[in-house]
Amino acid sequence: MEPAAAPPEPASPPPPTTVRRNPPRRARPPPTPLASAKPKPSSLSRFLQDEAAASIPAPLPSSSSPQEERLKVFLRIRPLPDRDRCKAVARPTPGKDPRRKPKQAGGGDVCLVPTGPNSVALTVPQSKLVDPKRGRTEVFDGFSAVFSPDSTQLDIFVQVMNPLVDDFLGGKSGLLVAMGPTGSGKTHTIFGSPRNPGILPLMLRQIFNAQDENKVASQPARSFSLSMFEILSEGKGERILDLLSDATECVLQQSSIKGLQEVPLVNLADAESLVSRGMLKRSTAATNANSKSSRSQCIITIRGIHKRSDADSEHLLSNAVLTIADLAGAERERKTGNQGSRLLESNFINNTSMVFGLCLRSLLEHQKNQKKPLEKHFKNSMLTRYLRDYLEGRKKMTLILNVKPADDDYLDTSFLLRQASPYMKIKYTSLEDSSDLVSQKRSNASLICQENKKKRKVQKPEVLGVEQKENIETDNIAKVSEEDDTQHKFLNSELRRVSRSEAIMTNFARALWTVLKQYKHKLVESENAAKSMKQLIRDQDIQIVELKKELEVLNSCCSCKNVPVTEDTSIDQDDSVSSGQAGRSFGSLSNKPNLGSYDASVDNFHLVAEEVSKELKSHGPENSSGESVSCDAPSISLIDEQELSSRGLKPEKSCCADAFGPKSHAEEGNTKVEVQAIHKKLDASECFTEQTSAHTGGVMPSSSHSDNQSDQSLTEHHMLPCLKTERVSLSPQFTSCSKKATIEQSEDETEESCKITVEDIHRDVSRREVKHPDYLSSSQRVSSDTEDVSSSQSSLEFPGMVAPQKKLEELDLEPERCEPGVVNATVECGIGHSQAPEQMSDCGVRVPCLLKEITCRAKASTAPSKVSEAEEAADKNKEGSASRPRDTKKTRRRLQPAAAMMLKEFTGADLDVDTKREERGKSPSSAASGRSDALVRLLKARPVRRA
Ligand SMILES: Nc1ncnc2c1ncn2[C@@H]1O[C@H](COP(=O)(O)OP(=O)(O)OP(=O)(O)O)[C@@H](O)[C@H]1O
Repeated sequence: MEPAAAPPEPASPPPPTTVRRNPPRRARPPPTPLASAKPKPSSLSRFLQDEAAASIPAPLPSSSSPQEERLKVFLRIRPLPDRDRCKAVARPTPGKDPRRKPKQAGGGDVCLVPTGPNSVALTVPQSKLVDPKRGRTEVFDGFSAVFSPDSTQLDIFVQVMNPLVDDFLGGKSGLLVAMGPTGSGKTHTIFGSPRNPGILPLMLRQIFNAQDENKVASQPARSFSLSMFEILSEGKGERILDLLSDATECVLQQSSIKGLQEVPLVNLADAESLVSRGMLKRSTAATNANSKSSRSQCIITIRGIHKRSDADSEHLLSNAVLTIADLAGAERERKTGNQGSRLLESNFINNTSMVFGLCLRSLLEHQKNQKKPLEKHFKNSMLTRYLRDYLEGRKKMTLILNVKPADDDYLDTSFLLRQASPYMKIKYTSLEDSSDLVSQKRSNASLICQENKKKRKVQKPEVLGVEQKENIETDNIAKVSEEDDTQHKFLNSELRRVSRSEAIMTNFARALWTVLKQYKHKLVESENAAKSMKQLIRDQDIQIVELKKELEVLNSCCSCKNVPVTEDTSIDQDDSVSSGQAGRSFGSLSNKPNLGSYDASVDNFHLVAEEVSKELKSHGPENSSGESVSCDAPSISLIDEQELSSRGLKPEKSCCADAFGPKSHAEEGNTKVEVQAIHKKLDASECFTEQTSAHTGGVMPSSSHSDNQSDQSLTEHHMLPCLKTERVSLSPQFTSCSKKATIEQSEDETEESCKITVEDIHRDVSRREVKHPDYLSSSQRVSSDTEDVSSSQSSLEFPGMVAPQKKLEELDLEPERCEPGVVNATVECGIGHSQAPEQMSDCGVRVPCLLKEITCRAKASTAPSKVSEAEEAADKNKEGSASRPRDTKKTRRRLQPAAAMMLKEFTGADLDVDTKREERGKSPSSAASGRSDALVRLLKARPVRRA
C-alpha cells in the first residue's frame, strides 16, 4: 500500500530534520550453502522462494566478502492492528523523499517505515517532539532483510529460516532468536497459527519434505528429535520446564539440560502436534499490551541424526541441532500495567533480554578490539548459559527483530533498533564443525569434573591418592580447572609427606627391633648369670647348713666331753698344756732369726725328739709304732680307738668320716666318742710335743719341726696326720670360718685368757710343787736364776709375764740347771696360755694328756743336757733358720692367734725388719732393736754368761 501523495505546498515550512544514526543498508544476500551439503530444494521451499522473490525485493550485493560471514539480523514490522493500522507505512517508493513523514492509514501515524530492503526509517512521533516544528527521522540500515507489515509467514521463513534449515540438514547447527517488545509478533512469527503457520511449522514441513526426498533419492537416512522447554521465573530463581513432558523441571548443567526429553520425530503430523502440545503448556498471561503474552523464554531444539547407508549399525555422522528461541518481549511497566507476579515476570524478562544483549555486545566489542576480554555475561541467566556457544561466536545465530511501527511503540522500537542494529557487525570467523558434538563433549567433561569433585568430598584422601591419577587424566582431557590443580598439588604433597613419614617410621621400627634384640640377648645372659648365682648361693647355703650341723655336732660333742674331761684332767692337763704350750711357744719364738742361740737350739729338736721317742718306746709296746696317738696310750684313747677299730676304721679316717663328713650322720654317742678320739689325738700330739719340749728342757718348739728334718719327721708323722686329717675332712668354708672364729675369739679373749692361763700356771706350778718336786725345783731354779731376766722382761711391759715371773722368782729355783727351761717356761707362760683358746677352738675340748706325766718325768731327767745340746745346735743352725723366711711364715701361721698377738706384741714388726736386715748381711747386734732387741740380748746373754 503506497502512501497517498501529498499536494505540493510551496509555502509550507521545511520538513523536520531526521537524524539518521543508522544509514540505510542493503541486506546481505543469504549465504550460499555448500554444494555437497546443499539440499535439494523441496516444493515447499521452491514455493516459499518464489513467494519471497515475488514479495521481497532482490537482495543487494553485500559489501562484505563472501568468506566473512556475519550475524544476520532481520527486521519484521508487525502490521498495525486494524484500528491502528498505519496506512502510510509501506514499501518505500523510489523517487520519493524518505524523510517525509508517512501518514497512517485511517489517520494513524507510524514512526517506522521501511526505506529499503535492508533499512527502515524511524520517525519520532509528533507527540514526542520537543519542537513540533522540527521533525526527526532515524534510518536504520544494514539489516539482512526488512519485512514490512504486509509480509507473510512464508516470506519470513524463506528468507530467515530456510538458510538455517538448509545448514541444519547439511549438518550444521544454527540458532534463530526472535526478539522484540511484547506484542510485536514474535510468537506469531515463530509458531504462527494453524491458518498462518510460523517458522517452526514451516521448518518441520521442510525437514520432513527433505526426508521424503532423500528416501526417494536414496540419500543417507536421517532421524530427528524434538525437545521443547521454557525458562521462566516465579519470583526468585529461574526454572526450566520441559514442555514436551509432564511439566518436569530440568536442570541446566553448563550448556546441557538434564532431564530434558527429546522426542523423536516420526512424521510431520506428530511433530506438529508435539509442538502444539508444548505451546499449550507454555506460560502465558494477559497483559495490557498482549492478551496472550508469553511469560517465559521458549526454546525448541531439533536434533538430526544421520545414518550411514552402507552400514547396518547406526553411526553418528553429525549431531546438528537447530534451535529456535522465542524470547519474551520486553515490557514497560507503564504500558503493560503489570503488578505483582506479572511485574516480577517483567523484570525477569527484561533482565534476560538485557543479558542477552550484553553478551552480544561484549562479543562485538571483543571482535572489534581483541584486547577487550570477552565478558562472561552469559552466566547471569539460564538462557544465555544455554546459548553460550552462540553468544560467544562459535555457532551461527540469526536474529529476527519484531517491532511495532505505531507511534505509541516508538520507544520500544527505537530501543530495540538501537540495541540490535550493531549486532549486524558480529562476525563468525571460527565456526565449529559439528559444534554440537564439541559442546556435548565439553558438557560431558564438565559433568565428569563435577562428579569427581563430589567424589573427592566424600572419599578419603588416601583413596583419592590412588584414584587421583585417573581423575587427573580425565581432568586433563577436560581441561582441569585451577581448583582441581590446587587440590592435585595438595594431594601430591600429602602423598609425599605420608610416604616420607612411612619411611621414617619403618627405619625407626627396624632400629627399635635391633635394640630389642640386643636387650633380649643381654637379658638372657643376665638370666643365665642369675641362675648360676642362685645355684651357687644354693650350694653355699647347703654347705652352710651342713657346716652348721657339723658345728652343732661338734658343740654337742664338746659339751658332752668337756664335763668328764675337766673332771678327769684336773692337774695334769694344765701341766701338760702349760708345758706343751711353753715348749711350742718357745719353739715358735726360736724360729725367729733374731732370737739368737735359743733359736738355733731348736734345730736340734730332731735329736731331742729321738731321745724322747726312745723314752716313750720304753713305756709301752704301743709306743713302738712311733705314732703320737699310739704313744699316748691312755685308757680313754684306747677305748676310743677300740671303738673306732670296731668300726673298721682308722682313727684318723674315722675322725674324717664320722665326725666331719657331711654325709655321715651317725649316732650322737658314737660321734661324740669319735670326736673325743680326735681331740685326744690332737692333745696327744700336743702333749707329745710338750713331752719333747720337756725332754729338751723346755726348748722344744712346736714349730721347730719345720726347720729341720727331725722336726718334720716328728710332727708330720705324729701330729700332722691328725691335723691334716682334720683339714682334709673339714670343708674349706668350715676351716676358714673356724679360723676366723678362733682368731676373733682369741683376740677378744687374749688378755683375759692370758690372765687366766697365768693364774692357771701359777696354780699348776703350785700343784707341781706338791706332786713333782723335781719339776718345781727346776722351775724355782729358773725363776731364781732369771732375776736379771725378769727385770728385763718387766721392761718389756708384758702384762701376763709379770706376775708369773715374780712368782717364779719367789720360788727361788736353781738357775743353773734349769736356766733354759726357766726361760722357756717364762716365755711360755704368756704365750702358752694364749694358745689355750686356740686349742679349744680347734679341738673343741681340752683333752687330758696322760703323756704329761711321762713327759715331765723325762723332762726332769734329760732337760739340762738336752737343752744345752739344743742350744748349741740352735747356735749352729741359727743362720740357716734365719735364711728361711718361708719357714718363719709357716711357723707364724701355725702360731695360734693369741700367741701370735703376743708374739707380735713382743716382737712386732721389728722382727720382720731385723730379719730383713739380717738377710742383707748385717750384724745381728746392729739389727737388734726395740723389744725384740731386748729379747735377743736377753737370750744371747744366757749362753755367754753361762759360758
Ligand atoms: N504479522 C502479523 N500479522 C497478523 N497478526 C499479527 C502479526 N504479528 C502479530 N500479530 C498478532 O498480534 C498479537 C500479539 O502477537 P504475539 O503474541 O506474537 O506477540 P509477542 O511478541 O509474542 O508478545 P509477547 O512477547 O508478549 O508474547 C497476536 O494476537 C497476533 O495474532
